[in-house]
Amino acid sequence: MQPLFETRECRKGRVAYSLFAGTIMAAICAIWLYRIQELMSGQGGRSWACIGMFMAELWFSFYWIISQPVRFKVCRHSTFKERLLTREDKLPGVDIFVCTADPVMEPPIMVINTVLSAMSFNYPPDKLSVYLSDDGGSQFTFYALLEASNFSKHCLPFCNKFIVDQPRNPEAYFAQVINGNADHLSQELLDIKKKYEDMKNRIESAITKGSISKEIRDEHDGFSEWNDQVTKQNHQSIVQIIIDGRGTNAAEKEGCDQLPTLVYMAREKRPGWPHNFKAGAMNSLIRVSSEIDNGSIILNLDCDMFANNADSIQEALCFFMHEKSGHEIAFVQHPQIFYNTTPNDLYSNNMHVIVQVEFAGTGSYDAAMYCGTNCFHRRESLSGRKYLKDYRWNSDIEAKKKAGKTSQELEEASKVLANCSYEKDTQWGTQMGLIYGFAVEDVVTGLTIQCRGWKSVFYNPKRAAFLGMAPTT
Ligand SMILES: O=c1ccn([C@@H]2O[C@H](COP(=O)(O)OP(=O)(O)O[C@H]3O[C@H](CO)[C@@H](O)[C@H](O)[C@H]3O)[C@@H](O)[C@H]2O)c(=O)[nH]1
Ligand SMILES: [Mn+2]
Repeated sequence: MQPLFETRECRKGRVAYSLFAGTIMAAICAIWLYRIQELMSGQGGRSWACIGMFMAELWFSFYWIISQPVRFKVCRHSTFKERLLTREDKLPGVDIFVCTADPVMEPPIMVINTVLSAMSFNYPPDKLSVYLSDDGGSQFTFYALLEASNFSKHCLPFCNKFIVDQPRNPEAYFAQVINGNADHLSQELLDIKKKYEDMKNRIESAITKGSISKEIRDEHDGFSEWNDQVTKQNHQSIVQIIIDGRGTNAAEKEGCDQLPTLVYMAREKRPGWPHNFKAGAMNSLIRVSSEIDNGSIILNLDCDMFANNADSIQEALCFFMHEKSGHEIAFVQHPQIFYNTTPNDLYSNNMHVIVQVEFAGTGSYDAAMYCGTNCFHRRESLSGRKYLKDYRWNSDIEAKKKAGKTSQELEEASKVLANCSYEKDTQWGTQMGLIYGFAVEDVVTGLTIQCRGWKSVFYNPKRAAFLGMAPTT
């Protein structure tokens, strides 16, 4: 079978870099010689200040030397997603996790733009589920997600019909298209834009008013979860399956295409129980999604990172489904690229050298770092499984648990999994799921997965797979 991806070593600039690296190495050797001579001569070189300087220089030398193999072996992957068509019957279920924590700092309208971009991936909707974890436990975020689910019935068919290579985040798409030539705007585009703007106004006016009207609350039972006692830090688990993607769903009944499953989750929060920030949210999502869909691939997106390429799932699968080495790969990390950087990227948000040299270089050794958002994971390795030589991926493992259960039954069963006490005396946060106790839970989790024998890929496609919003001050 033809391979699903290929890897090329980048040799551009190698000679210039070798010259540069040579001069640094010569300077390092000269410093060592100088320090050793000073130490031997018994003069000022033995003072604590000089010894301290020497230690710092040795540390730099060590860092510099071990970083050279990475910088001298920068590779780039390309994928052949058309070849996946021959393996289509085996496409795995994909669960997308979007995390948000605060409805003020992360406005619900931005969050649902990310959710909509994730729902509109070019992937069979019955194999795709999008989960929103709301650590803010906010009814406004829930309301915005309900609005997004209604809007998706119009927006997804529109995307499939008209949007080829633009972002499928409505806000970014309209900004890009409308800024172009307004004369060519079709009626469909104007209609969908109007629907989007009406939705945005409804959400923003509810937030400004600080309450959700009775008519809206009556439209969905889910609002009954919010009462006067519910605060951000003190509330029960809330799981609401807003769109149940099984079989014929509401959209199809209304004559639209089938939609992916859409779930809202706010894990339980109680004073005195550690919530472990994003790592805690992710672990609850792993469990809740395993009850509902159990897709064998998980994609995590921060709420300010939207999908910019509808084919990114297929591209990532080219690594996981690669016949020769796919079963060894635990995760495929994409870089964080920002669309709103200042001219010349003054604050270096896009971290060009780190992304294009260091991340790509570590990726060449099958050891890409896990950097939180924009990462596709194999569910098994993220959940704590060790890699064993005879491991082969069985994409049929998606349990058919949900078959025969109603949405309400699934919701009730999953709420328990998002309770504070669920993790007590378990290996969650130490051996299973994302690792707790670190500010950079992603990096530590990635290293833990690699220590269990798995490999990882850094994939930086020409067209950015995800785009985010960067701080510009
Ligand atoms: O209690 C929390 C705190 C944060 N988040 C979410 O986690 C994401 C990342 O948090 P943020 O404060 O924006 O951190 P950043 O420094 O911007 O994020 C980078 O660094 C983090 C820690 O290394 C990674 O988890 C992220 O994916 C990566 O983008 C956001 O979507 C938040 O909504 C939660 O869900 N619950
Ligand atoms: Mn962030």
